[in-house]
Amino acid sequence: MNITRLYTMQRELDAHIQSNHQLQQDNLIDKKILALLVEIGELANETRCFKFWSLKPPATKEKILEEFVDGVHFILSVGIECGFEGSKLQFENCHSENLTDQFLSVYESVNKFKTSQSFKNYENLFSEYVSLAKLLGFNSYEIEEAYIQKNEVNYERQQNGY
Ligand SMILES: O=c1ccn([C@H]2C[C@H](O)[C@@H](COP(=O)(O)O)O2)c(=O)[nH]1
Repeated sequence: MNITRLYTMQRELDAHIQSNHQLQQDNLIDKKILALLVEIGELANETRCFKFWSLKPPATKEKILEEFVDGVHFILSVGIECGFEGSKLQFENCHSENLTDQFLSVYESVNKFKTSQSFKNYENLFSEYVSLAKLLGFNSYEIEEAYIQKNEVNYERQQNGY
């Protein structure tokens, strides 16, 4: 995954969105953290991994990947807000036995980061999210392609008064 390219694309998209909504001067970190938590919930919903009361199958791989990269957008965006864009990220392999445990670990890492917005906590949050991708069966090529596609959709939405 060419993370530098993704940060550059995210920075441009964020600047475009903020200028479109006259929010260039605002600190949006808390809203972005909440947006990330919401996206993680939407992703969990599509996998249906915790719905022991239901027989319905998960959404398609394509749909789940699309939800996954919404979260990637906000993780990159939060990193940019915190000035971590140029720092070298080292992802640790921290995946749990199952999706439910991994989703809970991701939530925990976001809350830890919310309390203390250090690079270490950011790196841990990103690592937990990347580990979730592994459990979901996504490789870095698929993630990068889906990110690029969704990034474009986000521009179109701004143009169409989303
Ligand atoms: O500052 C922002 C605000 C939104 N998004 C993107 C991330 C997600 O891909 C999408 C979320 O939009 P909803 O579909 O949840 O409204 O918007 C950004 O990249 N940067």
